[in-house]
Amino acid sequence: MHIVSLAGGIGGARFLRGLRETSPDARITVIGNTGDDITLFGLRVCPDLDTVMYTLGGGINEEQGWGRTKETHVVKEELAAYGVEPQWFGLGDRDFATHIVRSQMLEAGFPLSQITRALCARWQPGVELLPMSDDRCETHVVITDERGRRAVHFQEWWVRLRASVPAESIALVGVDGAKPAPGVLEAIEEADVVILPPSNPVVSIGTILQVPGIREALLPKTVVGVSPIIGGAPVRGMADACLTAIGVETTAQAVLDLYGAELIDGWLVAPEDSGVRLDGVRVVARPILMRDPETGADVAADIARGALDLALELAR
Ligand SMILES: O=c1nc2n(C[C@H](O)[C@H](O)[C@H](O)CO)c3cc(O)ccc3cc-2c(=O)[nH]1
Repeated sequence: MHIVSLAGGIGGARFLRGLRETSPDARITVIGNTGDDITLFGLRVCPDLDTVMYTLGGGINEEQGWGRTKETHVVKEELAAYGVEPQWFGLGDRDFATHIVRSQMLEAGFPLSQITRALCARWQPGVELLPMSDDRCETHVVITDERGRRAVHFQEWWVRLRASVPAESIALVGVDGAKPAPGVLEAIEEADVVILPPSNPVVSIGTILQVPGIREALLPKTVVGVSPIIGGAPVRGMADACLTAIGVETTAQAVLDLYGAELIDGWLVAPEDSGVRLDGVRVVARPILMRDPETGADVAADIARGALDLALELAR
């Protein structure tokens, strides 16, 4: 069985760990969001690809959800001592090594897809991790602050401002000329089912779907999504700020409507959202929180199993 999944950062990575656990014999191809990527300190940072790679490869800082476990921050402190900006973005020493390797390879002319494969050779995530595109596209956010109306990189809005300033619009700069990375369309074409984890529907899944050709390739496939919204609030992160920016309500219904029945065949929602409906979509209500609210145990594999079972049933 070949499963394709589109993924953002923390939530997507934890879901994928569950998916791999629940279907150890399946071939899993992950198409990762690269709209969050940024060049800092002369290095190319790909937060979502790294979060998936470290989470599935056993190197993630579990509490934080991003960056490396057993991390130290000597380089960050030294850069700060020189007054180097930005100081609001924290790269740890171990993580720096990943960025040095990636940036060296980019400088030598390798495409991001090949570099990602080289990095994954160390981490062995147990899935094939592909960037959505080898072409550089970056998410920028228009805000108005004390410096007036301006566009800032997504990371500045997300990390420095904690999405506290309303996003007036969100744009994926460079997407018009971007092509899916090698292997992306082929993986979708060959997939038995496609699963959308509860990643951010605007700046993670929505970004991947904007790469010309990806959404179109998914339309004939059986696609099952897990709602990133439970009872009117994001499962994690600040998805509500992103949805508001594009004029979409923070509800499981509105996110399903945004993706549309053309794309989605099955939609997992939490029991409190059991009233969600869309013609042509099978909606299943069941617990979808990846951590058990009582014990705190990781139950991502149960949710991934629920999504996969629904997809396999609909694909028949
Ligand atoms: O909130 C933060 N998130 C950080 N993140 C997470 C990241 O900015 C976002 O959560 C994602 O881009 C959204 O998916 C990092 C991710 C990396 O791969 C590497 C470094 C960072 C650094 C930070 C940070 O300093 N603060």
